[in-house]
Amino acid sequence: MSQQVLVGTRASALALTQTGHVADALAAAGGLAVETVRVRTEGDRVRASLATLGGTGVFVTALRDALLDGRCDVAVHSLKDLPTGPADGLVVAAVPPRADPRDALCARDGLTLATLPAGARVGTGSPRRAAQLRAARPDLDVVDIRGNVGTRLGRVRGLDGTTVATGRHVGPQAPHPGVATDAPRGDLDAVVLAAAGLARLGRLDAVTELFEADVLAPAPGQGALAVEVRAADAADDTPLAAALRALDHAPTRRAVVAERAVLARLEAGCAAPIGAWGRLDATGALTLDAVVAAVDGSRVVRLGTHGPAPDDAAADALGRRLAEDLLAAGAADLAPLGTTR
Ligand SMILES: NCc1[nH]cc(CCC(=O)O)c1CC(=O)O
Repeated sequence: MSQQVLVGTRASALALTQTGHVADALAAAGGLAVETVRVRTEGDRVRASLATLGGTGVFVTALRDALLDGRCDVAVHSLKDLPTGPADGLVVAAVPPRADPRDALCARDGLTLATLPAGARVGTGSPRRAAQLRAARPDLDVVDIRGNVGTRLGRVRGLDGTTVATGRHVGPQAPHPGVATDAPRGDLDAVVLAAAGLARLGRLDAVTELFEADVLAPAPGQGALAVEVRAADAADDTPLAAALRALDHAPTRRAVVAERAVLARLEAGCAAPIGAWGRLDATGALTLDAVVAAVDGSRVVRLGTHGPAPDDAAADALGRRLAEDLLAAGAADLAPLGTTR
């Protein structure tokens, strides 16, 4: 008889696709009867801006509770939403191969960061994105927005399904499932979203520019998933434990360990204006770029490092050293570090 496995997920379209991929991969490993169960999180319930929600873990706590009390056996998180601290009784048993970690501009009329007109309204709920956008283009009007990917895209004029000239709807206007219908539509010139989320939802068509880390460094862990289970289940000699080991991708894990070490050493969470991007080359060397920015964009500290990272501990040490260098360069004067746990 195959082992029964309940995979918990948030109910957003993005979470459902991400969980679907993991559930399929676990099922393909064999010996598992995989089912998904939906869990509502504080991040879905509360409409306040991400900046005011502040603390880490708004998207994560409910899934962890569901794991701990047995409503599910596996939780799939966006790694960038996962607090850096360990969770009692739980382990990240697999980090699957990463998607594109970059942020993407989704603008009307094919506009890019360089060609957006002065004063253009650009939506993001992320202090990290807002800070780097303002640093690159101080004239932009950065607008704080919330909502899932479909809702955010719908706020961009020309991407909202209305014609620019008349504002009249073209074609049937049934929004994608889960898109809030009360949000304003077409009131922005652009939004910034993770390329990985857009790719998973089949909306890369909306992307007008992909940002390299020297312009808009991604969030630590962006584009990667974390597959979390009860610690005992990862250690077991079971079909589930074997499937999780097969799903884990060591180069991705090592890169995100380094990125998250920067965040941990700076005592910051996923709502802090901090970016980090690590990648491993074929020789096992890790290149790591990081940024700390003042949210108003007035000051930015960018630093990079490169070194051997034969294992996760070495990657963690590399990330912590880069964080020390950021602190030495004045990072603590820019951002409210040590307050966003
Ligand atoms: N904070 C929400 C969130 N968490 C993960 C992603 C995208 C997917 C990923 O980074 O893996 C998003 C949406 C976004 O930032 O555009």
